Amino acid sequence: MALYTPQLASFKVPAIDNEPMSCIVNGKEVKTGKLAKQPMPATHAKHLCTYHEADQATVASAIKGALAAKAEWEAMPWNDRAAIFLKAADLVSGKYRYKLMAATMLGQGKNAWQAEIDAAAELSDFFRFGVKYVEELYSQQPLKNAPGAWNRIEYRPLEGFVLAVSPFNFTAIGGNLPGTPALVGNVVLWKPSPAATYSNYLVYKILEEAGLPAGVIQFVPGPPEEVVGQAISHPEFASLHFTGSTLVFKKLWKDIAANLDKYRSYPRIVGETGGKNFHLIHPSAEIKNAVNQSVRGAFEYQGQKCSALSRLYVAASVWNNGFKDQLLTEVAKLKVGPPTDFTNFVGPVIGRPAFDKITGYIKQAKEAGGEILVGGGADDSVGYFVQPTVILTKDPKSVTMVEEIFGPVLTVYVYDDADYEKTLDLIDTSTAYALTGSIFASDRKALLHATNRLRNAAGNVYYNEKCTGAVVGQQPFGGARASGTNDKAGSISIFYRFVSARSIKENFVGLEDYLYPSNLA
Ligand SMILES: NC(=O)c1ccc[n+]([C@@H]2O[C@H](COP(=O)([O-])OP(=O)(O)OC[C@H]3O[C@@H](n4cnc5c(N)ncnc54)[C@H](O)[C@@H]3O)[C@@H](O)[C@H]2O)c1
Ligand SMILES: N[C@@H](CCC=O)C(=O)O
Repeated sequence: MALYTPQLASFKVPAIDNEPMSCIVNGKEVKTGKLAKQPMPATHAKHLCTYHEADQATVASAIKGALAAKAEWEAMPWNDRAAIFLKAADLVSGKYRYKLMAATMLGQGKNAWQAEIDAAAELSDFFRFGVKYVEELYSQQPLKNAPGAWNRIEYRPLEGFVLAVSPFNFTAIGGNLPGTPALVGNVVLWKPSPAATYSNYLVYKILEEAGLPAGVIQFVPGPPEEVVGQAISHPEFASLHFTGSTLVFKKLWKDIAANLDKYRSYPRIVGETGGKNFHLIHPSAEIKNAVNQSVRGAFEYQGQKCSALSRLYVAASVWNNGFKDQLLTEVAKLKVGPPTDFTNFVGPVIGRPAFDKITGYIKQAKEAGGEILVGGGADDSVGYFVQPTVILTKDPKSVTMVEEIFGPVLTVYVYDDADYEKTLDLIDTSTAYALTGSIFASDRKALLHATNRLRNAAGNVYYNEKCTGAVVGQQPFGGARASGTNDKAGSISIFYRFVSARSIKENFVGLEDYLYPSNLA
C-alpha cells in the first residue's frame, strides 16, 4: 500500500471523544456495570471514550457464543472466509483509513506517518497477505501417492477457542492477533490492551462490516488478569496468541501449565515479546546513514516499538570522527509534541506508568555514572512527554544497556576498534532478548562475520538499515530467547500454529490376502 497519501497533508484529525463503545459479544454491544476510560496520552486530561468492560458473566457468555459459532465458521468455504478478510483489508486502506489513523494518533500517540504505517498499511497487509499464505498452506499436500491410494492433508482449526491478548503499540497487531487464527477457521476471544481499546474496537467493527459472522471474534476489553485468567482456566481453551511484555507472557505460560490437566489438547502458545535491540557500528560504516538510521530506529514512535533501537555499539574511530557530533545534533533537533501538530516527530509515551518507568531508567543511568549527552528531561504537565535522550555509558552491562525501557532512550557504548570481537560477544550475551539488530559496515566481510557471530542474537537482522520497520510479506517478524516463540508474524509460518493437521489416506484397491509374501515360503 502506498504510504503518505497527498491528502494526508490536509488531513484534519477528527474529534473522536466519547464515541460509544463496549464489549461485543455475539455481534452485540454488551453494556456491563463496569466502566473504564482509555486515556489520551497527549493530553491525559481528556479521554477518548468511556467503555463497558467485560465482567465474569460477559466473558463466560463470550466463550459460549464463540464455541456456538465454531461449526458454521469452520464449515464456511475457504473462498468466502478469504473474501471477508480481503474486504476488511479494503475497508482498512480505503473507507476507514483516516478514522483508524486518527484513533491511533490520538489514542496511542503516533504521529501521522507512523499511524499510517501501522493502522492503514500494516493492518491491511496482514489481512491480504494472510489470505495468500493460507491459500499456500491449504495447497501443501503430500507429493507421493502409492498406486491405488490417494493422500491428502486437512488443515483443521484447533478444537476449542483461541485467546488473543494484544499490546497497545500497534493497531495492526491488535487486528492480526485475532485475525490470524480466525482466518484458518478458529473462533477467538480477543482481549485488547486498555490503552488501545478505541482503535481496536474500530478494527472489530470493520471486520463486522466486511461480513465476519457474529461470535467468530468476541471483543472483550476488561481487567487483564480477570479476563485472561477466566479464559485460560476454561476447559475449551486451545491456544494463546499473545504479543506484549516478556514478564506477562512468562506468567501466562506458567498459568497455562498449571491448568494443563483441564484441557482437551496441549494448548498452542504463541507469544512475541520484548526486545533490547542493537545497532553495531563497524569502523567501515558510512556515518551519515548510520546516524540517520539510528535516530529513526531509537526515536520513532518514542521508542515504543518492540524492535526499537536501545543499545548502540560504536567503534571509537567512528564515534570520534563525526558520528557523535552528528547524532547529538540530530537528536537535539527532534521536535516533541502532540501528534495533532504534524511537524512533531516525537509524541507522548503511552501513559503514566510508562512515563514513570522511562524517567526512572534515566535517573538510574545517571546515578550509575551514565552521561546524558542530550535530552534527559520530561514533562507530564499536559500529556506524557519524554525528551529523546542519549546516554553514554562506560559499562556495557549497565541497566539501560540490558533491560527493555520501551521509551525514547538510547544508550551508547563506544568500543575500542581493537575490541571488535569482544563487542560481538557482549552483544550476544549481555541481554536476555533476541529480537532485532542491525550491522552497519561497508566492508562486506565484516557484515557476514558479525552475522555469523550473532546468529542467535536476533530474529530480524538488518544491514545498513535501522532495526525497526519490518514489513509484512518482506521481513517475517519475531525473535527467540526472551523475545518470544519466533513464529514469525507476517509469514506463512504463523498459520501452522493455529491448525491441527489431519492426514487422510484413501485406498481404492481391495486387499486380496492378509498374508505377506514372506509368509508363503
Ligand atoms: N515481539 C513483538 O512482536 C512485539 C510487538 C509489539 C509489542 N511487543 C512488546 O509488548 C510490550 C509493550 O506492550 P504492552 O505494554 O501492551 O505490554 P503488556 O505486557 O503490558 O500488555 C500486553 C497485553 O497483556 C495484557 N496483560 C497485562 N498484564 C496482564 C496480566 N497480568 N494478566 C493477563 N494479561 C495481562 C494487557 O492488558 C495487554 O492486552 C513490550 O514489551 C514490547 O516489546 C512485542
Ligand atoms: N513491525 C514492527 C514490529 C512491531 C513491534 O512493536 C517493526 O519491525 O518495527
